Amino acid sequence: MKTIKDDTDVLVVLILSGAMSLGMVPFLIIRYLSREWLIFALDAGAFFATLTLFLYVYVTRKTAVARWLVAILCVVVMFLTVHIKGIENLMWIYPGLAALFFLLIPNVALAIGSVFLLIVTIMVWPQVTPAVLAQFLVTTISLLLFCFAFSYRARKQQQELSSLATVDALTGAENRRALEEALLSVTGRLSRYPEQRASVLMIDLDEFKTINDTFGHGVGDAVLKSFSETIQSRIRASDGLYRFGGEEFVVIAEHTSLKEAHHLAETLRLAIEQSSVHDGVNLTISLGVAEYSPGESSYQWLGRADAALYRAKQTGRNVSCTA
Ligand SMILES: Nc1nc2c(ncn2[C@@H]2O[C@H](COP(=O)(O)OP(=O)(O)OP(=O)(O)O)[C@@H](O)[C@H]2O)c(=O)[nH]1
Repeated sequence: MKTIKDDTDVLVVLILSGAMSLGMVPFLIIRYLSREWLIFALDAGAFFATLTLFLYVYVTRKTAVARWLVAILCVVVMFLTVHIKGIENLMWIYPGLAALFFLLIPNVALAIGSVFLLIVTIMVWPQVTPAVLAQFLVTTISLLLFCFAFSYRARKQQQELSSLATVDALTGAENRRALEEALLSVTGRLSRYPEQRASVLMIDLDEFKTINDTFGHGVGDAVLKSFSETIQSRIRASDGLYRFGGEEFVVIAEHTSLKEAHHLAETLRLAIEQSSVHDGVNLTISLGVAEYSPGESSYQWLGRADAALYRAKQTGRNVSCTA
């Protein structure tokens, strides 16, 4: 499933690579007319590289590698601009440094920007007066720090928003939206690599209505929270626990066959049976387990686990059944 961040990443790379290649055109013409062949060749190389990146991202919408390549191009173009065209072109460094923070994570952008600044400072040191050098350093270092603070805050906010959108506030398990995304991603991968396996466990708390009715909703909520903590402490970090709705949960166990998933289901069932969540509450769960069958949709996969769960309930609860 596409996120707002994915869209923004694509837009940033398209704008930067597009602006860089378009911005090269007048310089290419000037270098050609003035027959400065070395600089013309360098500009032409940068033009084709940025244009290729632009077209690649436009067609594939993939940015993981392209962001790094555009960042590297930015650094190379900034360096060559100052090195070949002289220190009167120092101001090109400012947009280049800012662009790094749109392309890379804040710490990496700060590290690369700082190393680059150090190299440029050593390079221009003998050619400028101490006053100009001091101005250059104060303004570029301020720019780096402001960009770092801004992009660090934006990244934190984006992580918090993403957690709010995908985590169930009561239990800390991931929510239905995250489950749908995860199922799409797993079934997509399994259809590309049919030799890989994955299973889902559909879990339902037994007689939960009775717990609510007897002890009140506050205790019911505490039971849900404690259930989620127990399950999360028993599954692998790569397995996800998702709240499907109410007192129904799903575990996606990747690289797990039906037999292994059934073993996991029994481990979870016993862990919950033995846990003490509240005085007088003897919590048990029923589980339905299904391994992914090549070709089926995530909806069909979950449907088979749900049918197995239904059988577990019919069998008398506190049981796990396989599809
Ligand atoms: N406290 C609390 N209760 C919830 C929450 N979400 C759903 N429930 C309750 O969960 C109960 C589910 O009841 P049922 O669907 O009858 O299932 P059950 O009592 O567990 O019975 P079986 O599934 O057949 O074992 C309902 O009473 C819901 O109100 C929640 O977030 N907090």
